[in-house]
Amino acid sequence: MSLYVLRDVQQIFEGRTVLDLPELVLEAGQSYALLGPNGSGKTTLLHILAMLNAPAKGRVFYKGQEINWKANYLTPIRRELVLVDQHPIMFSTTVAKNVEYGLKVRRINSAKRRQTAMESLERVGMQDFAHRPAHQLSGGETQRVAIARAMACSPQVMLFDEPTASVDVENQAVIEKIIESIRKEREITVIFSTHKRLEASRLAEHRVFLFEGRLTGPGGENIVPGYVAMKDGKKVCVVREKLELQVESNIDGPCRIQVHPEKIGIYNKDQGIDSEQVVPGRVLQMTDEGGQIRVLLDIGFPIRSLMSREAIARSGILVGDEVCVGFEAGAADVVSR
Ligand SMILES: Nc1ncnc2c1ncn2[C@@H]1O[C@H](COP(=O)(O)OP(=O)(O)OP(=O)(O)O)[C@@H](O)[C@H]1O
Repeated sequence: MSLYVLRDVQQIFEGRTVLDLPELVLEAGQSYALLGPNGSGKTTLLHILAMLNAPAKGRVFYKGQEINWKANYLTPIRRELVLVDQHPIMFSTTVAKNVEYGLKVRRINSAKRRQTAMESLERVGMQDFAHRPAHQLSGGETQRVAIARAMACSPQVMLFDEPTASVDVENQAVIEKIIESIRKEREITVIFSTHKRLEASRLAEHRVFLFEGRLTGPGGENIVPGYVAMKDGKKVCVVREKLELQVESNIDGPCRIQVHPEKIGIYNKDQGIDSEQVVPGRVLQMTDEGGQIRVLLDIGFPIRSLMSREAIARSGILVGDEVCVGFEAGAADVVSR
């Protein structure tokens, strides 16, 4: 059973869709990096995964149970999840009391609280700061104490919002080591957002790429440079002066788009074609992928189509043929600037 399953989840702020995830599945005991530029929806997604905000639309399943977003129902689940904010807020008391806070809420007795808090502080190398006022800590130290505070609650899932974004280089390395050690325990699922691809590869088994609230590939198939502009009241992306594909995007100007192979059809010149746009091309290669044929095409630049074996057989197309290449509506998504 998967830890999280999100289906058709959308978050909408002030009428704007900032997150749009047809499906996202996250497994227990794994580590995930959420990657994407500013405003791509990483924090919004973390807040849903931490059960702090309900999505505007869609369904969220946690350990196979659908979340109904009522406070009473959420309380026990929220105790399994902790989110460490990018700018954690400390109470104006000692470091140790801050770390004990979550345990106090859970009505753990004071001796046990103190012991757990000290153990957690030791794990982040902040035990010598236990009796200092939390407000005197630097940004990096605050982040470490916030991690200790989260760990003290023995969560099953730890979520971090840009854990190393606002800290100095030294603390950055320390925090990465702490996350690494949490990850190695394997019982805890770690999900963190970051801008840093290297950090993501160092710390996470899986990477989830977001752009404008949508999931995108890491550098997947058919990613080509283009230029987004308005045309006849619609947003189109012009690709190498050969293609003009309609896109849904908030950005204008240069970008990279992904053209989905299953939305590219190839036809011989006598076939009727029902596509948004058709360009001439030539078949360079065909590879059988268990019932589906991946076709490498030259349309002035290389692009790959994925078609059923039946459709290829029907068209009678062979390698080397001059063909018509059709792009269905929704064939392209902007994936980065
Ligand atoms: N409460 C809110 N009200 C209105 N808009 C919001 C709200 N929270 C987030 N947004 C918008 O939603 C979009 C996604 O924001 P989010 O903070 O999730 O992105 P992010 O990837 O975490 O960015 P960053 O890397 O800058 O933290 C942004 O355009 C942001 O302005």
